[in-house]
Amino acid sequence: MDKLVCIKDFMLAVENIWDSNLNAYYNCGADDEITVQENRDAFIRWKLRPRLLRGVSKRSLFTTVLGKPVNFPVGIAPTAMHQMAHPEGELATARAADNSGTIFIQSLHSTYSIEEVAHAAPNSRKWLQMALIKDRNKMIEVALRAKRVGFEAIVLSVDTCTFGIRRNIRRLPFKLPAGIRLANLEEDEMNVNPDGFNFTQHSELTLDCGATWDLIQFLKSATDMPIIAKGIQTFEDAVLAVNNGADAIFVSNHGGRQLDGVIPTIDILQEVVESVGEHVEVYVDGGVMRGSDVFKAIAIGAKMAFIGRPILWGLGVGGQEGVQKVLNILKEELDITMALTGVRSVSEISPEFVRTVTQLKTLKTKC
Ligand SMILES: Cc1cc2nc3c(=O)[nH]c(=O)nc-3n(C[C@H](O)[C@H](O)[C@H](O)COP(=O)(O)O)c2cc1C
Ligand SMILES: CCCCCCC(=O)C(=O)O
Repeated sequence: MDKLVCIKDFMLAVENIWDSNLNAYYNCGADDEITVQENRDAFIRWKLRPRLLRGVSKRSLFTTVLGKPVNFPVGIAPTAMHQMAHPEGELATARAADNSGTIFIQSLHSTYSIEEVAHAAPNSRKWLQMALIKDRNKMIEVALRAKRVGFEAIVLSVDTCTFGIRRNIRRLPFKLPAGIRLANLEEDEMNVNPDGFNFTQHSELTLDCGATWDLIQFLKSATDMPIIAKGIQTFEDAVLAVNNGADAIFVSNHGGRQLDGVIPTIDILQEVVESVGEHVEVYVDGGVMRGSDVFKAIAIGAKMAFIGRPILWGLGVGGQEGVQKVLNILKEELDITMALTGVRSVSEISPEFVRTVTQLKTLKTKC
C-alpha cells in the first residue's frame, strides 16, 4: 500500500482486486452515469483563493458535529454490504473510523449487524442509515436496537424509494457472492431467496414509494434520536425536512446512483446552506476525492464532507488498514490545503476562500 499516495491510486488498485461483479456494483451509477462524473467535475470548477503569510505554523483540523468532537471533517457515508469488499466488512470500517476519530454511518443493508459493529468499535461515533422500508415496525425496531448499543443518530435516506437504473449491474447480471447476508434484516427477501436477487424486484418488495415528509417526525418521536435527512438536492426540500423535524441536512445524490442528470452536490450546497444553515448543520457527499474538495465543501458551508466509494476502495485494497490510509490521505491533504490557503482551523474556512469559474469571469477587481 506504500505506493498508493492519493485516493485515485486506491480507485485504480482495487480494479485489479475485485471481479467484474464487485467493480460493477460498487462503482456503478444510474443510467449514463453523467452525475457520477459531474459530481467530480463540479469540484474542479470551484477554485481556491489562497491568502498568504498568515502565520499558519500551528493548525487544527478538529471540529464538532451534532455537538460532539471529530478529529477532522471527513466522515464515512453509508454504503451497503462491506463484506463483499473484505471479509471483515463493516467491522474493519468501523474500527478504522474509530482510530481516525471520525464518524461511521452504517448502512441498514450491512453485512455485519449493528450489534457486531458496536462490539467491534464500542467507543466510536456511529450513526445508522435507515432506508425507506415499507415495514414501519421493522424500521423502529432496528433503530431502537441501534440506540441501545450506542448509535447516536438516524440518517434517513429520503432519496431512495426505489433504486435508480444501474445498467452495469443489469448487464452482468449482478450476483450476490455466496454467504453474504443482510445482517440487520434476517427475514429480508435477499436472505430468504439469495439466488433470485435482483435490485428492482428487491426495491419493489421492500421499499416504500408512498413515504412522505411526516416520516421524519414519526421516526423522531418513536426513537427520540436525532434524524438527519440524506439525499436532499434542493433548498425547498431542505426547508421541508427541517420543518418536519430533521436535525441536520445531508446534501447527496447517492453518488449518482439514483437519478442521473441532477445538479452536482457541491453546486447545490450553497442554496441549502443559505436556506437552513442557520438552524441545522449541513453535510455533503458525492465525488469527494481530495483534501481540497473537503476544504471547498467546508468553505461553501458544510460542517462535514462524507465519502462513499473511496472507503470501499480502501477496504478492498487493505481492509481496516486500507480504510485508515484513505482517511489519513484526505486528512493530510486537507491540512496542507489549509496551510497553503492561510487558515489555522476548520472554523476559519469561509466562502472568501473559494470562487466558481463563472464567478471569476464576472468578478470586478479594484486596487
Ligand atoms: C456501493 C454503494 C452502496 C451504497 N449504499 C448506500 C446505502 O446503503 N444507503 C445510503 O443511504 N447510501 C448508499 N450509498 C450512497 C452513499 O452513501 C453516498 O451517498 C455516495 O457513495 C457518495 O458518493 P461517492 O461514492 O462519490 O463518495 C451507496 C453508495 C455506493 C457507491
Ligand atoms: C439489498 C441491498 C441493497 C442495498 C442498496 C444500497 C444502495 O443504496 C446502493 O446504492 O447500492
